[in-house]
Amino acid sequence: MATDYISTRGDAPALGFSDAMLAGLARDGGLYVPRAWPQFSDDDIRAMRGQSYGEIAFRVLAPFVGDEIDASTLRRIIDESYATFRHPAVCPLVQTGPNEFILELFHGPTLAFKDVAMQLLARLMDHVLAERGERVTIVGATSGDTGGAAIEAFAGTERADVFILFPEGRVSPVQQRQMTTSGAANVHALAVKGNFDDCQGLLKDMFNDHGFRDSVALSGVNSINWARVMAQIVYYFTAAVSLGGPDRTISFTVPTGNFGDIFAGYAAKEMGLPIDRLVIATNDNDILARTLATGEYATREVVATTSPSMDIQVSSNFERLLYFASGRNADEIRRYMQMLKQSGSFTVEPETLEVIRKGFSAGRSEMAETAQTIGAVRRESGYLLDPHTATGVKVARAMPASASPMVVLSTAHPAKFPAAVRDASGIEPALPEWLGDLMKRKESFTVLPSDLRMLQDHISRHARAAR
Ligand SMILES: Cc1ncc(COP(=O)(O)O)c(C=O)c1O
Ligand SMILES: N[C@@H](CCOP(=O)(O)O)C(=O)O
Repeated sequence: MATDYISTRGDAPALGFSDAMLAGLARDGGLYVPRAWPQFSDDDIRAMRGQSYGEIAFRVLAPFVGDEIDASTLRRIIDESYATFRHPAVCPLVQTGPNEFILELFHGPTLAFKDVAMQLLARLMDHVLAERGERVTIVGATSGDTGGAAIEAFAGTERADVFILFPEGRVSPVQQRQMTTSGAANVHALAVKGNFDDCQGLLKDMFNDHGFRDSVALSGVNSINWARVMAQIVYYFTAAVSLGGPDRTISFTVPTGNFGDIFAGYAAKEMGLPIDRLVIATNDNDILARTLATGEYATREVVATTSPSMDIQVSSNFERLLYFASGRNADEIRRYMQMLKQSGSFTVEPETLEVIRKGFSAGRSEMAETAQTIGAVRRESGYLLDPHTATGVKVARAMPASASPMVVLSTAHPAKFPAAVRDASGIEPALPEWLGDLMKRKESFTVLPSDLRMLQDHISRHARAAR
């Protein structure tokens, strides 16, 4: 029996999988979550041993999709999505210490973990839109990687126009080029004068303006979209199974910003995967580490770091965790989100905080520590980390010793951040050959102020779905 999807704020209609995917954000401002978690027994998980990434993905994803997409179509979409990856295992594990493993999520077309979900999401959306004969306007906010992955996945599609808001001057040169050089007529890269939180705030304001939302058939591909998080659950299963799960527990450390990737780990655990700890690794923008320590979710100014994709203060998917940790208390969530909007902070209820602390640990890696970690790991094992993954390794190594293997999610290829990696290790990683001419391609983007009306006007004028 397939699940349906309900809003964390309790005031939007429950939707089936396809509608929740096309909606992105719920109409009450909340995030869609499954009403029930599909369950996998130890035997179900053991049966995944020796299976390909695509086979495991099908088993994990099918119960979320239900009968809205038939099994053979879903299987074909999964296979086509992961055929774009340059590693036969799709998301391979590499051992870097006696009990430490790196889960490489960067073998997709844009060299970041976002490809894992975005390649699938674009194909699922296209399938549903084609069946319905509809077209959408996708607006996304990015601190660097979501934008490139979305543009790569949706470029040239007939059924979607894509507008990506990125913070001007705050993404790496490689990330910027991945967004500004597609040349596709349905892609619009918008450099916003502000930081990522401004971009994400503008995006949410567009969704909450129902007149605008309906007039352009607005849809989203950030991790506010449940289908993004859903696709990311799969690699927790593949990694755990490769390391002996379910017959031993595994811990994961996740370089975290918007909390989508680590929330996928929480979902995997709720589905029956024996996960020991989920460790949140932050950079200098450490709102989540502070929240776990103090119970105060209090935003500060965003600091620009060498791991720019994690330069985030308003961590969208934390709302999903708060919802479950509060015992699915939508009133409590609405209260938190109202306080956040009014004053930039809220206090997590003690019972809710206790539930979060039972499953999660957190730590921060400052820029200098991240650089030291890149250098140290290179010297120890020859392995070259990107700065986001290095925050994860630094935080993982500070955790109390445990018998469970520690898997650090490697969220980006070091060549996306060559300057930071060179400064830390003396080695400047080169882009893979298929992206070799990226820095020579012609750029095209529009610079806009951080102003809702001006953005809406720009999007309405350029979106083919606009009425
Ligand atoms: C390279 C990289 N690492 C880590 C993160 C943080 O992931 P999440 O936002 O899912 O917490 C991001 C952005 O989302 C990213 O692009
Ligand atoms: N780090 C992200 C920020 C947006 O995250 P998302 O997972 O919600 O799309 C980025 O690279 O854009």
